[in-house]
Amino acid sequence: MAKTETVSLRPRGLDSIHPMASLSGLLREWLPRQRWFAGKDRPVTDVTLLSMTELYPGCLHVLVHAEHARPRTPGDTSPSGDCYQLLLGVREHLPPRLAGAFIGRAEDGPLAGLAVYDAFHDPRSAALLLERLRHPGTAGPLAFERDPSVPLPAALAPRLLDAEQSNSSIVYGDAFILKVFRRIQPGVNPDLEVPSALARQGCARVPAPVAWIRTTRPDATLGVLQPFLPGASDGWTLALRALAEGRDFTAESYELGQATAEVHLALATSFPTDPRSENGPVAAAMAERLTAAAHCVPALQPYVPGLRTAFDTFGACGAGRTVQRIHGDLHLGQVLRADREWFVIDFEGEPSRPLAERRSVQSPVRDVAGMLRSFDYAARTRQPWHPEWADRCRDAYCAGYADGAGSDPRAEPQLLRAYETDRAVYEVVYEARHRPDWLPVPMAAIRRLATRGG
Ligand SMILES: Nc1ncnc2c1ncn2[C@@H]1O[C@H](COP(=O)(O)OP(=O)(O)O)[C@@H](O)[C@H]1O
Ligand SMILES: O=P(O)(O)O[C@H]1O[C@H](CO)[C@@H](O[C@H]2O[C@H](CO)[C@@H](O)[C@H](O)[C@H]2O)[C@H](O)[C@H]1O
Repeated sequence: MAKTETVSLRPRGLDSIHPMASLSGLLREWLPRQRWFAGKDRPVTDVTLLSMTELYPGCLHVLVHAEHARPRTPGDTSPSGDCYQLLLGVREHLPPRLAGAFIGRAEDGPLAGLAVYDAFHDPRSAALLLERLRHPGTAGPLAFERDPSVPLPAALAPRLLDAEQSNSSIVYGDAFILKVFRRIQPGVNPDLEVPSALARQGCARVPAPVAWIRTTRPDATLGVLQPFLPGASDGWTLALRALAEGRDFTAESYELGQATAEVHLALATSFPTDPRSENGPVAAAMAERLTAAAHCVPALQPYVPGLRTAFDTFGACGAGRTVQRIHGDLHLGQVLRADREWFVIDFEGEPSRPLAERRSVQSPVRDVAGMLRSFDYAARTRQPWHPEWADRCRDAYCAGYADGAGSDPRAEPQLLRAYETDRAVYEVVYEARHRPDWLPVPMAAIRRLATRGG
């Protein structure tokens, strides 16, 4: 039986409660270097244990809390840390194939001298996770659950995706993909909730979850297994390929607009909607995000007055359109093309936003704006810059969306400009934190949106 130690989501010092004590220092060094680590802009002051479950000897499922220095600005109420999911392997000798997964050697305590590594890279641990999902049950606070109507074959060969990701994903035999969330927040993750609801609705644009991992104290989603679309290419790769070959991408963009509209309609049927939205509070929230972003990334500051006009104009429009559940972080990397059809993945929303906000009803224009920004991103990766390539894609996408949804996002330019501006501001912060080399891409849009009004 799995040996388990659980504590509540109240962090306690690793040093006081567990032989993993000696890992606190190692993790403090290792966590901020991970692509999926959210708190890169603030030093980690402590790493404390939330729960630990031994899945098999030498393989520990761990939830930790990474503590940051206290908020730096008055009024900054952002949490002083985040919870992360880790799978830690412990071995005396690490084989060369796992060298890239090495975290460090514990210096003291019962693990002294042993090599600790990220066990999601270890095929043995990855295979074990699938076995757990095939045979639902619990291990301490962990619950492994599945849809019994979908056969899950044994012994599918695992491989960890090496994509630039906010989470970690393991592909099993090109038949299934398990996404393990790295930053964990209490509550159901929309990347399980939304695709499950859409599947019940019969929406074939979204791969339906077949199994999932939860922690039960408190309830939070830890991972989701979905069918893998073999041979699929993501929209970002396809767009860059078209650009490199000097090829038009409007037919694909039009179909992508239609697919987005189809998913929005399915979302509006699957979840409650609210027809009485007001633009004012949404515009105010956008303006607040801009202020916070300009504090974080000073390069934004000269553009704040120009950008703010987009939110003021939008806010002054008064009553808004019906709001509903949306994707929340729609861009070319979140859509896959297989058999000449578009599929939509990753309904987690913008990873840095609180879960409650990501699960709230919002304007579908937020998603449209996200995708429009993405065409601009793609065009900006090529020198010389071809703005007309992006413009054609953006127009085709909106036309396809209008065809599917019955309303054309271009008919309300002030709405589109506000949402595009809000998205570009988010991207500036995202790039500053995760990929500073990419910062000029959203900054170019910021200049355009601030000075030319869209
Ligand atoms: N069902 C799927 N079929 C094929 N590939 C997938 C599937 N789901 C995800 N992927 C691949 O995994 C990558 C990361 O998935 P995603 O859900 O976007 O993770 P993250 O939230 O970590 O960015 C995608 O860009 C895509 O290449
Ligand atoms: O990891 P996620 O897919 O959840 O999304 C985050 O990372 C994306 C980058 O990987 C980031 O997207 C930005 O860059 C894309 C090109 O790499 C571009 O297509 C998007 O339009 C642009 O927003 C996304 O913002 C972030 O949430």
